[in-house]
Amino acid sequence: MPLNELISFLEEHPDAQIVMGADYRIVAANAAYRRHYAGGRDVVGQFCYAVSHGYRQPCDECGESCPLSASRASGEPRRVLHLHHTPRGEEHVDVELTPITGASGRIEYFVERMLTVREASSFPAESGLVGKSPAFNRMLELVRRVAPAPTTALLLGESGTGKELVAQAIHQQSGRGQGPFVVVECSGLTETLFESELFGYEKGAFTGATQRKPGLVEAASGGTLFLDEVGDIPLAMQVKLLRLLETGTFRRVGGVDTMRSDFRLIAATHRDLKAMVEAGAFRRDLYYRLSVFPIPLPALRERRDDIVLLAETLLARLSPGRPRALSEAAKSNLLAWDYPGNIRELRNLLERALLMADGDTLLPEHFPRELAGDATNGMPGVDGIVPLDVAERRYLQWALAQHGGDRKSLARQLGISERTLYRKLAG
Ligand SMILES: Nc1ncnc2c1ncn2[C@@H]1O[C@H](COP(=O)(O)OP(=O)(O)OP(=O)(O)O)[C@@H](O)[C@H]1O
Repeated sequence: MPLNELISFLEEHPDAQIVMGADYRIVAANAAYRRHYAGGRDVVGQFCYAVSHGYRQPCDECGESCPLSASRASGEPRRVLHLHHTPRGEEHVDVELTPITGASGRIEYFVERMLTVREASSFPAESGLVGKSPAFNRMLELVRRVAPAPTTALLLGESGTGKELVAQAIHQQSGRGQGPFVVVECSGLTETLFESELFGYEKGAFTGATQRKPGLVEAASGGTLFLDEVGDIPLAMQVKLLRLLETGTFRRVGGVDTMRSDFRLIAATHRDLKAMVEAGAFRRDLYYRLSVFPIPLPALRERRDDIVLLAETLLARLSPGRPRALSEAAKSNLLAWDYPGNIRELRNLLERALLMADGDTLLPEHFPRELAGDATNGMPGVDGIVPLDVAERRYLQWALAQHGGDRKSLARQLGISERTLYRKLAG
């Protein structure tokens, strides 16, 4: 298609689109692009990386993936998630680039289609996912890819990394967003409880079953079933779950009828399921059924660029109607902390600080002392000069927190026995 025909074809397209040459220069921008992203600027003739990112060089020379250079190399379309400058500030944008081959058989132009991602925000928002670090964006890209498909997603991440919130985001983007989102907390459920919770029961199925009760699988029909801590499902129940996933059918406890439920499955765990399979603690067939599309969720210490953004977001959510700020010193203490409990730990620290502060600004003194110690150049957990045994104890308490309270793993890293560690901590 000649260039002028391509441009007039795209002009009234509802999605924002631009046409670029192989030299990254924008050749044309359609009406939707001009409305959403240009903010009155004339972008024709400018480089795409300058307009979208304010960069002086292409994205891949600035540490980001560049769809244009990837597409030029492969001749294939390319889709990535980028943070773009827009008239509204930085926004997550789903970018899809298609190469256009000319009569010569060579790629002559690229069409870039842009969709603003509404499920995540790069500035404090009242609800939903917040983040802008590269690790967060990589995760969001996977979320965007899997959401519209019926595929099972497996969220892998430490406790408190936001697995439930990510599952909700997938549900909302899935086309089942108007349907139910049903959470099953699998840890701590005994075999019998698991079965009756999941599949429901008939009247008289067991003592106390005074009336029929539908299960969570039934409740999720038309929507999404979120199995949290799927690694904690008892072995004997794993086979029942597998049958449900393979056939879409189940039977209530005490029932004879085979029932059907139409749900999309999202599972999550902080465990290494593969290692559990090797150890015989998790069924291999169920593992393969669940791990079609794994999404690793970064720990908070792997997305430090998001700490202040998340802290400000959580503060606004925890204290609606009364704006609270973090002092610069409090921010730098929060930035230096390692968060073994991830975002949940950050949230707890802020909740406590809100109770400790009488004014509108949260200061280092409103947070636990270990946090301040971590930001100094001295020994973490210890501020100032104190007797050696006190310093050792405080340091060990700090170090123990880094290991999520796991004495065994801390002792191993310190090269001492668990008993010695115990003694030193006891003082
Ligand atoms: N990207 C995010 N933006 C804003 N808040 C977040 C984000 N991720 C997590 N949170 C908040 O952090 C807290 C912990 O998140 P969530 O309960 O989803 O974690 P989890 O990984 O499911 O934890 P667990 O494994 O212990 O169940 C919640 O208060 C949640 O709202």
